[in-house]
Amino acid sequence: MKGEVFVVSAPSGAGKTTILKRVLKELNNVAFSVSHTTRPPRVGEVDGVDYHFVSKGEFQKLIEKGAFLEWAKVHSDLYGTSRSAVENALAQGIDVILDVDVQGARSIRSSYNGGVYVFIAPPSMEELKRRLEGRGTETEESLALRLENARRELEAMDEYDFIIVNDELDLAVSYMKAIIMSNRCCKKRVLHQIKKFL
Ligand SMILES: Nc1nc2c(ncn2[C@@H]2O[C@H](COP(=O)(O)OP(=O)(O)O)[C@@H](O)[C@H]2O)c(=O)[nH]1
Ligand SMILES: Nc1ncnc2c1ncn2[C@@H]1O[C@H](COP(=O)(O)OP(=O)(O)O)[C@@H](O)[C@H]1O
Repeated sequence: MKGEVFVVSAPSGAGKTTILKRVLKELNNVAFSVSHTTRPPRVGEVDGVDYHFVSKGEFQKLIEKGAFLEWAKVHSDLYGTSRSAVENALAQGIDVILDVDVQGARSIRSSYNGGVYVFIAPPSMEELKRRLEGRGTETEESLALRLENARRELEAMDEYDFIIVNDELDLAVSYMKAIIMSNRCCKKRVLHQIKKFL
């Protein structure tokens, strides 16, 4: 059975990375698509694990080679999804999680036939601000830009199949796992397998 693509978006600080790290640890046969970015690494981030950290020049070369399934400017940096990494995982029957912004989700929706689209929302704007400040990764300027962009991202929520409100973390993790697990027995995905022995 071919793997499925799970496209996950959220405003910065909603808890997407925290949820996805837990899901990847707790579920089998699911991989994270490690994006390329021109953003500098944060303390604790590992090259090749959290992102492939590249220069603007290297990113531009990858665009020219057609290496990206999609890419976009988000906040003030460039981010792109590697086409080959996603295709290889899917061909091996592994589900792939794409952590992309709303522009990335739109590009994938328009070019890829399929995919499950999940939006992670914060319980409130006040809590989003608290989480971003608490994470301690942003300057005053980058915090303001992320909060401004958060409003626009929240307006795109309707475009997604599922919305998880990340209030209680354990519950949000369970919902994300349930979405992936239930898709594995989705009729459209397994019917052709059953038909083989009918
Ligand atoms: N379009 C697109 N967006 C991405 C990609 N990788 C990450 N992003 C998005 O870029 C935004 C910024 O991510 P990041 O710098 O890790 O900051 P954070 O959201 O504050 O943790 C988030 O909305 C991510 O979903 C990608 O490959 N393509
Ligand atoms: N349900 C939650 N309740 C309280 N704090 C949370 C919750 N989920 C995540 N956080 C915290 O909020 C901050 C932002 O989470 P993070 O996963 O980095 O967000 P994102 O990847 O969406 O930008 C982190 O400090 C994280 O520990």
